[in-house]
Amino acid sequence: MNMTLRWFGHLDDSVTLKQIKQIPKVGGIVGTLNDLKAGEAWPLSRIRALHREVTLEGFSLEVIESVNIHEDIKLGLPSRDKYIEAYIETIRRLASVGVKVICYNFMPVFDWTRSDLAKVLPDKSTVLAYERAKVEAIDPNSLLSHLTGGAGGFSLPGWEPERLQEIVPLLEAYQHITEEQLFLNLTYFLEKTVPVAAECGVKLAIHPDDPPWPVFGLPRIVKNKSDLIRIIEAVDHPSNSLTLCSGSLGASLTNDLSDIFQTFLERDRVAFVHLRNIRHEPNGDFYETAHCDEAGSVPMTHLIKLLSTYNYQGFIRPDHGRMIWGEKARPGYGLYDRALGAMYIQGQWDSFANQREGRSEYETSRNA
Ligand SMILES: O=C(O)[C@@H](O)[C@@H](O)[C@H](O)[C@H](O)CO
Ligand SMILES: [Fe+2]
Repeated sequence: MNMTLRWFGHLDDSVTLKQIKQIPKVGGIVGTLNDLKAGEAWPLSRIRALHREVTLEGFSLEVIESVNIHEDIKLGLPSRDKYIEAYIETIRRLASVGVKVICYNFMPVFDWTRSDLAKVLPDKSTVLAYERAKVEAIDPNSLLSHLTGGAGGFSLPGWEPERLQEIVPLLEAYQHITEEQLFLNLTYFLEKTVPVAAECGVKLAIHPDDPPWPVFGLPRIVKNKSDLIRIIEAVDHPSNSLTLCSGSLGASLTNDLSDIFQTFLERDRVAFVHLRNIRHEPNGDFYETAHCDEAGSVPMTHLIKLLSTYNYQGFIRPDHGRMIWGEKARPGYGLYDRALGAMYIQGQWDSFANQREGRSEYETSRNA
């Protein structure tokens, strides 16, 4: 298992690489070029500069999240081919600096959706939350300003302000796209990109929809185990891989996370893992919590044990954390709680590894 942390770049993140360096065991940065528009090939000079910056601090840059997919690809428009060509160019350029995993999503129009970016928990930490009734009452046309208003001045992934004008015609364009059509459009994209990724040693790792059900009437096709099976079988190659995100998949009460993790670890189609805990309300709403078991509804220890059992060799990162200790940061992406999350996950991993390798007595005696 390779522990990583997501970093949005020195212009767009309150957290510095030097701070991340002080978290034990984080060896890699999950990088991005957040300012680039979906559809354009990432300039090699920018990729190299990011690589230089990250490796100078002693990290690897082997995971990129996200290379966003142009809406024309998701809509299956004739113009998709030129955007797919640009995507392929980006894959090749990222591979040239040693990138191994590209995480992306196939959600129409919006990335993750929440009704509240700073729900206050009893201990006064704040978290992202989802109330179905609130989301259903929001006019999608005003959603972006609603969210950026509460985002402390940072842009949110997938919610760049310049996309605001595009939202109305886009929502209209999706009226005619069924889940089946969207799946065919994903397959078309994978048929073109997976062979190139395979050739350059990259795994494409699709991220589940967040939340994993239709929002604003838009189709969703990465919601559950059967969707994931269908996707990996659409182009049956290890480079067509998955990001398993416990917080996204776990938001649906009908998803059995244990079964999902086991199924895809067994098939060796997990390239990247996001571990985040959430707590369900009795009505199915949810809010994010600290990473430990007791804080939420996700069986974190059990999932880490599964990763250990399968001797998971891929990348992992703590996903969204709470905002604690007065930190001001991009919602979900503060330093402190993600650092605690990384240590919780790593501690469990080490302990399972000791058990697996029969080292527990030796370790105990060393500490005595
Ligand atoms: O919840 C998050 O912040 C991330 O897990 C997603 O935004 C993820 O980066 C994208 O959906 C992947 O493209
Ligand atoms: Fe995630």
